[in-house]
Amino acid sequence: MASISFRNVSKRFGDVLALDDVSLDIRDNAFFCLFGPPLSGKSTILKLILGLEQPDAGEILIDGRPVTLVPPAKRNVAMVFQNLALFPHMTALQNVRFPLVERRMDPKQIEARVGDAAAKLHIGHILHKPPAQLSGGERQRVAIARALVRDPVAYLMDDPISALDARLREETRVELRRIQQEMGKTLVYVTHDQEEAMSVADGMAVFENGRVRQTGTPEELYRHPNSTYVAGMLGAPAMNVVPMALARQMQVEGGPQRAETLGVRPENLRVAPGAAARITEVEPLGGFTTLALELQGTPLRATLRGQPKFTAGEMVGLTVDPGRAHFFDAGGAALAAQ
Ligand SMILES: Nc1ncnc2c1ncn2[C@@H]1O[C@H](COP(=O)(O)OP(=O)(O)OP(=O)(O)O)[C@@H](O)[C@H]1O
Repeated sequence: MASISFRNVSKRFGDVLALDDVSLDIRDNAFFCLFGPPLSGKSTILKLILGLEQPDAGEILIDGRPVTLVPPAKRNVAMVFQNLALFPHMTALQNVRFPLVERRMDPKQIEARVGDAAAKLHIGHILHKPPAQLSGGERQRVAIARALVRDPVAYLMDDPISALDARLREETRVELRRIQQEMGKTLVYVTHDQEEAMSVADGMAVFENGRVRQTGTPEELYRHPNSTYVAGMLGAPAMNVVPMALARQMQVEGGPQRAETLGVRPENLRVAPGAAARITEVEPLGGFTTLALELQGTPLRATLRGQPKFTAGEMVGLTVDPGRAHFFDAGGAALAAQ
């Protein structure tokens, strides 16, 4: 059981402000994703939770208690290292047992805990093998089991599946979600893959340059991004963000007074009869089709269901699904629609 909170935490490495006044609340038992581009401060959050680094300012709380003065070993938080961190000369079983043997735990208790972890992770049948004889996904599960036997209050993972190929990544993330729910433990998970974050997280924080730009559920952030930055980070193809001057061309009337740009997700852009925009590219992707369009020189993307019959060069009209227009001010901050 562990909730984890950051209160106005800053961390500097030399000239680099790795974290800038970060506040975060990760609730107990959450699958919480730290999401952002490289060097935005995600791994620094993990190091601070583990206690490998100390904040320069602010406070970190685990289950409501400040941990600044608590040494790493006493925090009982487990980092699940990537599969490379398994000992190659040991079998999977010896690897999983290792943290408990090191603590001189009673052998009977060790067997019970290892048996429990192996059952949860479905690795009983591969425990006799060394890591070299396991697939990437199996190694991953063994690495998780090794963390699991310690019975920590929370797990941390730093981009654990980025090295796997696309299909295995998809399988593994579904599995991680299942394991996390079964374990009933808080999992803090770093990723720079928006699809991964959206599919597994029940809470997430979007980072930019050491700052948290927004936190919430993936759905909240997708539907109500607070800025063009967050809007652009979630969703592929990315949200169309165009000058307000083009809003009328898409039948969007009004908008808040200070609005400088209009944002429309590709799936909320409707293609209608008309001659406002030119289709520049048609990309049929099976279940849906992506259109690249040009509206008065501005490129746009639309995602349509199925395989509608459009061809490059065709002129079309554009409308926006009612209630699905986003408006942003000159600084890129979201404005409430009027
Ligand atoms: N030990 C360190 N010494 C010096 N600079 C560091 C150290 N650790 C992190 N930094 C710097 O702090 C900033 C944030 O790094 P961090 O590793 O937290 O980013 P990240 O979002 O996890 O990036 P990535 O996705 O590439 O892992 C970067 O500019 C990085 O170079």
